[in-house]
Amino acid sequence: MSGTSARLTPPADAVKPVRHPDAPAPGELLGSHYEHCFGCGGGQPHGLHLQATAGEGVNVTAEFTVKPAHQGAPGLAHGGVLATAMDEALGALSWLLRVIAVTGRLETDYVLPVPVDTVLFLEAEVTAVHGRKIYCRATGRTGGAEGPVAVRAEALFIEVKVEHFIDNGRPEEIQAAMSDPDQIRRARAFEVNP
Ligand SMILES: CCCCCCCCCC(=O)SCCNC(=O)CCNC(=O)[C@H](O)C(C)(C)COP(=O)(O)OP(=O)(O)OC[C@H]1O[C@@H](n2cnc3c(N)ncnc32)[C@H](O)[C@@H]1OP(=O)(O)O
Repeated sequence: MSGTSARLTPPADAVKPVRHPDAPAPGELLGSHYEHCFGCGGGQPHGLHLQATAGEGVNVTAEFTVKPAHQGAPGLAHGGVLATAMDEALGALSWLLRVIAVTGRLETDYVLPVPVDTVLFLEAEVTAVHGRKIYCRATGRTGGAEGPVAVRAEALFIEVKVEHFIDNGRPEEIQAAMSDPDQIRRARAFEVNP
């Protein structure tokens, strides 16, 4: 049983997404956008450590292994953690559009329970773009990339400027990030898109 809210339905004049000419090549590992990101950073011991790979279109694949720290019910993944995995995979689509975007809306269908130690095979794609609004969807499958769908999500990401983070983030982390040349390089990479 699933349904999509009207706010996740692209308007009639939305356009097809365009893979940026400087997007990472298909098969390229995208890497973490921020060391302390709960979704993809290596600096979060209980984080998801999601590693996404660029697809051939405006899509990515990723794998997420459910760890004991990710439980909700005994031996099963917490639904919020699974939503985080979907959010992170969807967020990684920004690399292919080369824009900075944040989640505005995320709807998740939980189709099957996901036990600890499961490897969730994630696939996310942009379906349409309308101005700053990026419409996208993702699936998480068990048992392999062609396995049964355990989680499904649709989302609307909104393009923002880097000031979104500078103006709203806690000063300690912002200052640390701004003094990290790698972090600046990653942020600049997204500023080329007019
Ligand atoms: C390589 C990088 C990888 C990054 C991976 C990150 C993965 C994780 C991603 C996240 O989890 S990001 C963190 C969670 N999200 C947030 O914290 C965002 C908090 N919300 C905001 O900061 C603002 O609400 C937001 C920037 C999303 C929008 O505010 P704005 O003032 O910039 O835009 P505005 O409100 O004018 O809305 C612009 C358009 O988007 C629409 N919109 C905004 N929020 C919406 C919403 N929630 N649902 C539906 N539509 C929405 C809005 O209706 C409007 O449509 P129209 O242009 O057609 O008028």
